[in-house]
Amino acid sequence: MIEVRDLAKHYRVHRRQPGLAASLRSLVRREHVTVRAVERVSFTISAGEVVGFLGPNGAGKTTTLKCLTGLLHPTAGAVRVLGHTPHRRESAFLRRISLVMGQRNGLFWDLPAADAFEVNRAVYGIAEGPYRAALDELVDLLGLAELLGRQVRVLSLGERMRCELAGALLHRPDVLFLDEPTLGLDVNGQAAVRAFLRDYNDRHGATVLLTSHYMGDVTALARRVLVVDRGTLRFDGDLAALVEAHSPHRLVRVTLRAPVPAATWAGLGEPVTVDGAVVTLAVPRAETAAVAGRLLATLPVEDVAIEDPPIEEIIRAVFAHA
Ligand SMILES: Nc1ncnc2c1ncn2[C@@H]1O[C@H](COP(=O)(O)OP(=O)(O)OP(=O)(O)O)[C@@H](O)[C@H]1O
Repeated sequence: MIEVRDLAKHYRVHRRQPGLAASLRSLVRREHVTVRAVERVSFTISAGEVVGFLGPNGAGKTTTLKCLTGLLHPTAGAVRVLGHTPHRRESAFLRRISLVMGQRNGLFWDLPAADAFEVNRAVYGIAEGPYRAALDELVDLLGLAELLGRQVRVLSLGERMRCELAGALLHRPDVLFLDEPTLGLDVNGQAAVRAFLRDYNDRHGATVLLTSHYMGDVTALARRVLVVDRGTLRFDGDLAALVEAHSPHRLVRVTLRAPVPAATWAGLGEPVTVDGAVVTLAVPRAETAAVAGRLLATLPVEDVAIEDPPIEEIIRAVFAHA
């Protein structure tokens, strides 16, 4: 479905030193540097998979998505999506994919949403029947009924994002590339987009590659993650395996009926936070069940909860090892 082999994308950029003299000099003698945005990245994604694409700012995520959608011509390597070479931008390819970028507008700004959708219908040449069916479904799933008559430019960010998703899915793409689809949305907006994407994928089984800085998006939608840093792939596998490999500890949060002396925790775990009678211990992963059992047996426990450290922390650990 998606095959990427040794993908590289380098940008040649003009380097300018600060200052007027340097600016004048650069008019006659230009200095260039090569930015290796993506360097020998390989992965394959099967039909119907939802994959999270993670990495810090500037890691090369957007550049990779642009190579996969044909907006950029790779410097080296081979990319195949649905059997097509993306940068050829064949219409048979473009009709089967969609790219949604959280920070860009895909819909006509000055038109009411319903008319902006009509433009997409014309662009993709969608027949009346399938168009109606797709639109009705998307209006229902995304709660767009009240927004259809409003100009795209007056919509709130969350409303516009829901319309962007509808516009991108009217032609029922088989592969969906999402670049920060919840960027800037409040908690409710993020939840609505996540719920929609999950629901939509259950119904249609689209293949999805998703970048996001909100780990909630990734944990809610993707089982598998690709982690990139400075243009190279650092991890490709299950999110659960990533957590296990890079977080030797789990957090055991114990709520007691009354506070206990600090010495109590010796041999059980490392107290991370102590808030009166609520204590969070970092406990080696393999010992969590035994420690929870000892806590329950020996202390006046009201509640015990076991969880993994926040995924942000785990990703930081991946980069620290890299
Ligand atoms: N058109 C361009 N010309 C020159 N350099 C570029 C261009 N586009 C991106 N870069 C550089 O390539 C690198 C990778 O950028 P890219 O946008 O792919 O990262 P990203 O992982 O998507 O980051 P973010 O999370 O901040 O969106 C960065 O160093 C960036 O400055």
